[in-house]
Amino acid sequence: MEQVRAAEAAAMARLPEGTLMQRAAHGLAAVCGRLLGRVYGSRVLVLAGSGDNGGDALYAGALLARRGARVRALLLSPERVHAGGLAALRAAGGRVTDDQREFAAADLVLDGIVGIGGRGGLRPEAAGFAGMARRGTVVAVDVPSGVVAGTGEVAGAALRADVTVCFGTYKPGLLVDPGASYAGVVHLVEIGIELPEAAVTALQEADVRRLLPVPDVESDKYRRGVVGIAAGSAKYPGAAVLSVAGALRGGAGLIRYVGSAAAEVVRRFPEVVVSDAGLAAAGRVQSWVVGPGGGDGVGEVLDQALGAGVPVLVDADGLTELARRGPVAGASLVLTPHTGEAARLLAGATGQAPPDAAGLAASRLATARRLAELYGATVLLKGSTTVVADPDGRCRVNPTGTPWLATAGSGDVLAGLLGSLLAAGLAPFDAASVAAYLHGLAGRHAAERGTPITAMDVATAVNHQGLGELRRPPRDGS
Ligand SMILES: NC(=O)C1=CN([C@@H]2O[C@H](COP(=O)(O)OP(=O)(O)OC[C@H]3O[C@@H](n4cnc5c(N)ncnc54)[C@H](OP(=O)(O)O)[C@@H]3O)[C@@H](O)[C@H]2O)[C@@H](O)CC1
Ligand SMILES: Nc1ncnc2c1ncn2[C@@H]1O[C@H](COP(=O)(O)OP(=O)(O)O)[C@@H](O)[C@H]1O
Ligand SMILES: [K+]
Repeated sequence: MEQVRAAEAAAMARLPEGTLMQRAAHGLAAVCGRLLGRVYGSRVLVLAGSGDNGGDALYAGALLARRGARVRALLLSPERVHAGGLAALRAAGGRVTDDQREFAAADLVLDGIVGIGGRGGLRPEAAGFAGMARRGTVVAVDVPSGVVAGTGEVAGAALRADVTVCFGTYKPGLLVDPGASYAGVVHLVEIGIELPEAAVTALQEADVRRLLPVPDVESDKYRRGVVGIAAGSAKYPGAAVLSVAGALRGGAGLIRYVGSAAAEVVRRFPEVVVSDAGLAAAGRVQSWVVGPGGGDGVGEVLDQALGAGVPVLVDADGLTELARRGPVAGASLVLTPHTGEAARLLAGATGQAPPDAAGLAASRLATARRLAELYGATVLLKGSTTVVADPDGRCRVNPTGTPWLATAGSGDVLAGLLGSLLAAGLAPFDAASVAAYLHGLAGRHAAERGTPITAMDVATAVNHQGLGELRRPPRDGS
């Protein structure tokens, strides 16, 4: 959020005073007008905190009052309210109220309690609104009050919004759970600030198009990438089949499978080269995927993969083994933990007791970054919002996905897909973010009818027509 403040300060220095706030308020009022349909005669409540976030809300309230809305403002700290905003509201016919029943009576509530300047959990005078019954639409100004704009963490209570209108840039807290689940539909209002590349970004379709490998006339199966999959065990042969299914859809030219589920794999996918003589005898690969359904024998396999001199993706049982070893030097590593595995990895690296997995889920960016730093690895943290952190400090939030992906084996598909992109030569950070993007889209496609999906449905959907389009360069070459 420091970057947002710096960009706002730079823009403010160029522009007449109050310009940015006026742009924000006009954009906000326009969205509210569309949500209300008929502004004239509607009841609007402005919840105004003591900072500029409250100022935005009051100016927008004034604009709605000028269009005939009955606007009331509830001031959280009346003695420190944004004076210009309140004067504008009053001049437009709005009034101050201290009647909290307005909250439930309003057609639309503007949450201008606190924006990017929020510190700690909502204070008691504000927290009460979080649990209050409502009838109308709640519109968060810039960020739902109580959500930490920079991280998506929620310390205590937060106001749940139906719509969030944010200014200048999407704040990470609107994209990363748990914050994202408070934001509702997010609208961006451009206010004319120029931001440097953000510390947290999300891949757009055009980025995925640019990154996805497409074979050309020079290609052969080896140049397209050979991925080695060491997965599955007597207890979990299916994990081998599912990782291979994911890898086949990722675009590698050849897949080598090592492990005890070779017969199952070939029965399902005759194109796979299999070996049960161990990883060292498998032949050359450009990446290894180690761990899905790996069972007890995975430790030795992991050590061999780490010494193979190619990028190694470690998942599932492989992560449990890695946590036992702690950070290892020398290999290019991608780790794909869910929060339970992340807890074990943190414990393995710090020598402390594993932290509570729920707490890690509530601070996803911080968790992924910390693991990336501790292990010197690219970390893809799975769950309701997938985040990818690189040891160089970059972070991406995955914009696709669906809760239907929370089905047994879908993580195995992701591991194979990601391994395939690594073998094709994508840098670990790109491979992980593109894999999460495709996996999330495939999950959405498979779940289009709103009925449960299987992990194999997800693998199959990676190649559906719409996703195939991502591999066709656009005509304009962009
Ligand atoms: N800068 C610009 O050009 C533009 C900025 N814009 C807008 O300004 C917003 C940022 O405004 P800001 O910096 O004034 O901070 P803001 O979010 O209102 O919060 C500070 C106030 O909240 C209070 N407070 C803090 N924590 C709290 C808590 N837990 N629970 C309750 N209260 C809490 C804190 O009180 P204090 O700690 O001082 O007692 C202080 O008074 C930004 O999000 C966007 O909407 C747009 O207009 C575009 C142009
Ligand atoms: N609530 C959720 N919303 C969206 N995606 C989810 C949710 N829960 C899990 N996922 C996704 O489902 C997949 C599950 O992977 P994983 O936990 O490894 O399961 P498994 O080991 O059974 O394959 C991951 O891609 C994860 O990001
Ligand atoms: K707010």
